Amino acid sequence: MSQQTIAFIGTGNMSYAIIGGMVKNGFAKEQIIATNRNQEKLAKVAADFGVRTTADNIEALQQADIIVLSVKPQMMAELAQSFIAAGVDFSNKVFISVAAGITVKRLQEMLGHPVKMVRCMPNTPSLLGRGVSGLYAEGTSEEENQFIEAVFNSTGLVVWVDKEEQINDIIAVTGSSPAYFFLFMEAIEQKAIELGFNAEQARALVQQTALGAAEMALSQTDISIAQLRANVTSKGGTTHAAVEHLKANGLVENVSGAMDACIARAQEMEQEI
Ligand SMILES: NC(=O)C1=CN([C@@H]2O[C@H](COP(=O)(O)OP(=O)(O)OC[C@H]3O[C@@H](n4cnc5c(N)ncnc54)[C@H](OP(=O)(O)O)[C@@H]3O)[C@@H](O)[C@H]2O)C=CC1
Ligand SMILES: O=C(O)[C@@H]1CCC=N1
Repeated sequence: MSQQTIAFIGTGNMSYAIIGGMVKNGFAKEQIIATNRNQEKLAKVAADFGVRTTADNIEALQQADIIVLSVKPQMMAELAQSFIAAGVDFSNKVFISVAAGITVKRLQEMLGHPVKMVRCMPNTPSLLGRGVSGLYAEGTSEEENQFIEAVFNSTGLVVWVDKEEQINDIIAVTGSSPAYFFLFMEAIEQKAIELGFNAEQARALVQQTALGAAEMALSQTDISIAQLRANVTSKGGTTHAAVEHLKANGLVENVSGAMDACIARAQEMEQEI
């Protein structure tokens, strides 16, 4: 299983991050094929990671044992149709879909076969080996699951879920959530600029603080995140004033509502696509 070839069909933001994580963590470049209809994106992934690239999805489909479907959800049906039209026997290959909002059943319908299918919900910090991937499998063997787990372990933390609908929860908790943190960072950066720091300073200040806070949480798992926050918050002090303002203006409820909206959108997409 370790010599398997893995093809990424539609190498955009997400596949670029996974391939980067794999290569930096010891997967052989020769084992990885990246496709895209955009030559510039292919040139970048080849230059950055040295993996095999092609604009021909069918060539990649033929050569690979494991096919990662990584186009936007709305483009998946057309892609699957092109696989069927090419007349390649892919019934024994293992497919991994990273697409949000398309069920295994629907993917199998699109491909016209009950193929072995893994749903994976990764996130972009995979590029740095700091990703989280939720995995759900149907029809795969233990050996295949172990290989797929090793692929995503090379990009960060892996969690298997027993029920497919939990993939939507993973989207809300880890797939989409880097964007929530970035939004928070953007807001602090913007305010720092308004306070008179230049753009370079504002960026440096916010990224260093976010990194420091994340590293404190990572390195002190015996201390709850709430306690880490309390440790910054002097009684009657400045942080207390800021945190109380955030709470009074519904930050906690807002985050919860945002995550519900994320899950609801994934469920809606399951009906649309
Ligand atoms: N970005 C994220 O944080 C996450 C994304 N995902 C999932 O990953 C998938 C990809 O998302 P993302 O990487 O952000 O999207 P991107 O648009 O960045 O990547 C998809 C790439 O595939 C190309 N493409 C589209 N159709 C074809 C085709 N038929 N053949 C070859 N290449 C094609 C696109 O080209 P073009 O640029 O010309 O459109 C694009 O470059 C989605 O299904 C999304 O749900 C999952 C978890 C996190
Ligand atoms: O926004 C999206 O739909 C994708 C899935 C998770 C992150 N990006």
